[in-house]
Amino acid sequence: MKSSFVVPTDLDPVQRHPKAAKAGERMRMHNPMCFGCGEESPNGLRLEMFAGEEFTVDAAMRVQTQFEGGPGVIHGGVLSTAFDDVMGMVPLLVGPSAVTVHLEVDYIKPIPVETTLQFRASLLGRQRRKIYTEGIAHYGDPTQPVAVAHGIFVTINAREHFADHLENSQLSDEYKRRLSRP
Ligand SMILES: CCCCCCCC(=O)SCCNC(=O)CCNC(=O)[C@H](O)C(C)(C)COP(=O)(O)OP(=O)(O)OC[C@H]1O[C@@H](n2cnc3c(N)ncnc32)[C@H](O)[C@@H]1OP(=O)(O)O
Repeated sequence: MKSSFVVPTDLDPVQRHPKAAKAGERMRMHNPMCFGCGEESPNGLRLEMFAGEEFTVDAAMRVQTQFEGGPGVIHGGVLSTAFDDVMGMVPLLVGPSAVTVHLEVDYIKPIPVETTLQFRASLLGRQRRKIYTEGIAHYGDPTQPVAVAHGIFVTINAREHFADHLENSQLSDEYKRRLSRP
């Protein structure tokens, strides 16, 4: 497997955030309308995320027939979407929300529809606002990954970052009010 992803060597120390989900606990959705994990997203993936030991996040995804790309196998974009969202939960174990600035995926084996993919995302390190992560997907044997992803997420002040876009969201008015409170 080839990857150009480079994690800096001068990383900052990290600690689990005191309010982060404990190992084994389900993590809260960052947005109910999120295409990846939102419970209210009408056609979303509805991934359920679980905090793991140390700085890891686990999720499973049934590869539905509607996720087909090549005949009988998953669409690469659906897979990268799932990786983005699972890896995007890792920053919440150490601090505030973060958004993707870089995402790359190594597709190793075709992934048949009607299988269940298991994802594990891990923290590789933090440098200032940048959170370096890795994601691994398999469907049965964790030692035989079928895809591996790497991503950089940058921490944000969510209220400020989304302020100009909230009006376009399908979130309920109550939720929007909560997000726009100073
Ligand atoms: C809320 C939780 C959601 C989680 C799950 C879903 C994840 C998503 O899909 S998010 C949606 C897709 N992503 C986005 O829309 C983000 C769009 N980008 C932005 O808004 C801006 O680039 C933003 C706010 C992230 C950063 O901008 P800004 O605050 O000006 O910071 P900036 O100084 O440019 O970058 C911060 C650091 O990141 C680095 N950086 C920025 N972009 C990249 C990149 N593409 N690759 C590598 N490093 C980068 C910068 O070099 C800088 O590093 P350093 O500390 O070494 O100087």
